[in-house]
Amino acid sequence: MKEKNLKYDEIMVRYGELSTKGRNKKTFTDRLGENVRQSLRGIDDVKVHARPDRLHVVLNGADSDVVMDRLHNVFGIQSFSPVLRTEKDFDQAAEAAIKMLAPQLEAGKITTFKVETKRQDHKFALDTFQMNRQMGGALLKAFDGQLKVDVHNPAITVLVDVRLNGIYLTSQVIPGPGGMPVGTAGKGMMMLSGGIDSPVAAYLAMKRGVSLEMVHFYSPPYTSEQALAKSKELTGVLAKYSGHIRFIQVPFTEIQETIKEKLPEGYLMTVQRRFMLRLAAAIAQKRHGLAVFNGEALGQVASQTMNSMVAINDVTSFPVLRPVLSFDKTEIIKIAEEIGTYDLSILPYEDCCTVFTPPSPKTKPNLEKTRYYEQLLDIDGLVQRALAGIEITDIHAGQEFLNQNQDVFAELL
Ligand SMILES: Nc1ncnc2c1ncn2[C@@H]1O[C@H](COP(=O)(O)OP(=O)(O)OP(=O)(O)O)[C@@H](O)[C@H]1O
Repeated sequence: MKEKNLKYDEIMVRYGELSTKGRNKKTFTDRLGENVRQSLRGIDDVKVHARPDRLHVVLNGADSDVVMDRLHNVFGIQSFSPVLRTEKDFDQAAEAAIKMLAPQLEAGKITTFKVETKRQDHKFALDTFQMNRQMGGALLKAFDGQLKVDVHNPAITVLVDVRLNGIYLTSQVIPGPGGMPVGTAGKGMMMLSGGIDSPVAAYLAMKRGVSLEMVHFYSPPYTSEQALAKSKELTGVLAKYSGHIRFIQVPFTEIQETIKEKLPEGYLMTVQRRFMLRLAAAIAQKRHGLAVFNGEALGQVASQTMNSMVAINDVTSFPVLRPVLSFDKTEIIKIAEEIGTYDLSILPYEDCCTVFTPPSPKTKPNLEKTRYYEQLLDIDGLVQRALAGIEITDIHAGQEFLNQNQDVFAELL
């Protein structure tokens, strides 16, 4: 139920798994505080205080709806509530509760409610039982004929928190996204294509606290400017959940042309993937990443069998983490829709892999043969030249790159 025109004092944020992190807790709450501050950039006057038990966003007049909209995207938040704060005085608290409930009631209709009090300040004149009764009584009196107490299944629960520094009131507990604050799990390199799966994998990695840098392989002139722009724009969508993200574009044309020219068709895919992973791992090493992430789901396509993974992983000892490994495509699509990447992912701009996909890649590539064929190439030279051609862009939440004027269908012709 929406409370129109009510000026809340602050948004109270409850921590999720964080609260179980023992001695590391402060690191986690500090990071969450920083991430919340980042997400609220541009909203004047708000102040963020990350305390051990709760995080408080003091609004100082800012619009609570705008602030809460941003909090929906900050990992590490279990739930949040818009609250009114009063001095520790029953009359003031009752007046605030009346103000809070008024916009939630409909004329001519009876709404059920209950009051639930918590007390940190045990010296306060009323205990929780007395506060529940008196506050309930004050509300019934103020909204005569519009409210009815129902302690088992109320439509509205008025939460009263008597703390040392004041009384806090709310009637809404809004679920946050859960997970861990981005940055608390270290840095990883995400192999981001323009497809459906890798943006979802990126989202899930960030949800576990990983700070990601995107590694994208592109192959001009076989892939267009728009294909590259699409991956950048996907990064802009994902940056909503983590703050700005570095986008590392790696030229892949020479490698793909060379592989296509020199190797048997059945091994094109496996060897291409080995080069991608080699490059991603080299970039991770250089940029102090701890792991490489990708969007592989077991059994989805030829290169995503366990045999293929054996043949591809062979090139690095870096952990290769696959957040969507066990998901069905329909499950991945559902998340993509929820996080806002799906519509971009299905735009038809060709990815570098699609262009060079052989008609029937091997689902069970042989590791020894893969190594043998690959040795026919100048591996180091190809890797070094690709690394030398890297370009890095810092991408902010919601930044756009696609040329809106370019006809999508022109790409298909
Ligand atoms: N051009 C690329 N740049 C960066 N990473 C890539 C690229 N192409 C593929 N990858 C990585 O390899 C994974 C498997 O790619 P593949 O094309 O086989 O599968 P997919 O299921 O279509 O994945 P996606 O939907 O993420 O494109 C991707 O999820 C991504 O992590």
